[in-house]
Amino acid sequence: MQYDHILIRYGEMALKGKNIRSFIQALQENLQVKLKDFPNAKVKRTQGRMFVLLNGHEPEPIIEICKKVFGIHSLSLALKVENDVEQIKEAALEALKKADARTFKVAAKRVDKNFPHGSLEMNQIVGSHLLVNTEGYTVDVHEPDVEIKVEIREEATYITSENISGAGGLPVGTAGKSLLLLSGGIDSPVAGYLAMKRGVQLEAIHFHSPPYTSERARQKVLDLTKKLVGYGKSIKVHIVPFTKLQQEIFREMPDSYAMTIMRRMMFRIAEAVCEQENILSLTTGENLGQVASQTMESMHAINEVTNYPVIRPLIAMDKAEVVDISKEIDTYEISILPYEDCCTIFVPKSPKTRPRRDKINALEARHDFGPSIEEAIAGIETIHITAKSEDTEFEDLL
Ligand SMILES: Nc1ncnc2c1ncn2[C@@H]1O[C@H](COP(=O)(O)OP(=O)(O)OP(=O)(O)O)[C@@H](O)[C@H]1O
Repeated sequence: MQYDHILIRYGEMALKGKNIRSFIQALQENLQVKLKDFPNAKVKRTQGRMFVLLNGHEPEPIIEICKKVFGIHSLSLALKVENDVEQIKEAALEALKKADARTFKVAAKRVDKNFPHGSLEMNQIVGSHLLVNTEGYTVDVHEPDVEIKVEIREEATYITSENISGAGGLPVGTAGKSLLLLSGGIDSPVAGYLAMKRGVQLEAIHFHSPPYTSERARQKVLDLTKKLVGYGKSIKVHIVPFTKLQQEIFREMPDSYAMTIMRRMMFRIAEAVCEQENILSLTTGENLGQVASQTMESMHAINEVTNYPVIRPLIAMDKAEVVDISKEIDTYEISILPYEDCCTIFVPKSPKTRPRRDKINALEARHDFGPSIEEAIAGIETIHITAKSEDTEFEDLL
């Protein structure tokens, strides 16, 4: 008897009241799309459960994919049998033999009230069958090596042993769209990942300043996006040619305010992209107090130029926590590659840590940045990153 199903549990979603149907539908669709390289694998739903039918595929690579799909709380390989006591006993024995365990516990759950034996009775029936037909195993109801779960549902009975943790969160796409301001650094990819975890579908925008920033810096951002795509759907990346506007800011504005004004320009351009793409919010990797440009005053000054909600998932995190997540999602090694970013090459000597809105508005009124903003927007290049987009071999580039 081979494991032929993966049982999917979707914890938090059960709490979502009226939205539950659309959330489940989104999870099913996201999962099916992720499994497109496994043509026989089918995602099916029954009342309260979702399954991947393996139909002959090896389970391991499919489990690895399921572990990255938001909205899944946990998953298990399952044996499916009819609601028949003999079949259930045999399948449970098979599951126990496949597990690496010495002690076990049976946890039966009767959902189908037409089934003649209750949950407690089934624990005893199956438990004694396992003890009689094996050697060296004992029952431990408190801390067993393995818990053999027997779920008796209306359509069939599912037997599982190992419980594998899922990525949690909510299915991508159920919380609308946001435009991620994606630099090549450590923080913004983590911010994007956390937004996706709350069900947000992302597009990304990157400000690029050739020739001061290289082709490699740009490719780095595309490679970071590809890592994020692993957790959701394909992502459109909008690359903004930022050189001219940036030079103009540093030429026309006092050095100490240039950084804040540059950030305001980024928000203005990002908002224009949101309007074009029908996106309702921005997401950034900003974090209170990490660097001079991220004080409360600075955020107040930058935020003035947009009415769009700005999602800042990292706002209260320590750097170490952000680094841990970036390692977990495999963006860290790409982020630390030493390619220059547009913000790091035009670093003012003494940026204002407490910029004031009135002062900035007066400064910006002195020069018409309009034409350069329009030119930057007109020059945007949009690249579609999918799971199949090519990675860069960094060894070759270094
Ligand atoms: N070149 C860029 N293109 C797009 N967004 C950017 C760019 N530079 C900065 N940002 C956005 O502004 C945020 C703050 O940038 P800053 O350089 O101050 O912080 P950071 O903590 O170093 O962030 P990161 O690690 O993401 O670069 C970034 O997290 C990102 O969302």
